[in-house]
Amino acid sequence: MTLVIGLTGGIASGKSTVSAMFQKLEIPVIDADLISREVVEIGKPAYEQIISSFGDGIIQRDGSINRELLGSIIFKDENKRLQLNQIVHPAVREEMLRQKGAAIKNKEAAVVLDIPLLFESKLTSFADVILLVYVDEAIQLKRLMNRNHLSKEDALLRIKSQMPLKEKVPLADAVIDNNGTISSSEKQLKEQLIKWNVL
Ligand SMILES: Nc1ncnc2c1ncn2[C@@H]1O[C@H](COP(=O)(O)OP(=O)(O)OP(=O)(O)O)[C@@H](O)[C@H]1O
Repeated sequence: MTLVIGLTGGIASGKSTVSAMFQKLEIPVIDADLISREVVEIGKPAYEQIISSFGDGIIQRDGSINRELLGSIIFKDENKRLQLNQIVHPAVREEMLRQKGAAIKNKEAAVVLDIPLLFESKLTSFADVILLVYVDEAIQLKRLMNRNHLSKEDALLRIKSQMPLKEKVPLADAVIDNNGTISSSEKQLKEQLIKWNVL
């Protein structure tokens, strides 16, 4: 039986860091962010649909969709955001399920669904268990400011626009406390995977 692990966190909580640990353990990771970029590439079904809805203005010189422009359009317009989600989300879901099916067919011990906004996107039913990467807000703020070279105000705005990590803790099956060192988080991950009979 392949254990399907939903991996989530909040902005700069350390999800990518933990995702890399899974890859090091040779556990396949399905990356929702990566897939959401791939499904809008030239020639993919979502590509044409987005241009029909948003117009030629979002096409760049090389023919690809200007994701930054799209981002700023939907940031200001809730209807447009819903419209884009209606195109992109089903395509992402379909591809994630395809890759998940391939991992199960391959008899992998586990497969990771790396989904930043797992709870918000209501995709929890795709996973057997949910693993949350948690940090306290003060550390989250410090790491986000350092990583993205943001002022305290800008970093706080981004953190506050998401569901607080504290509220995600009771919704998860297991939590990695990433307030400490990377090796402490790696140790916690391995212990959890042993409990789940994956290692
Ligand atoms: N335990 C740790 N100790 C010190 N720095 C860490 C630790 N874990 C992660 N970091 C650093 O904190 C920043 C955020 O981590 P990471 O990019 O893994 O978060 P994320 O949850 O994937 O973020 P996002 O979803 O915003 O991309 C990175 O610069 C990373 O190197």
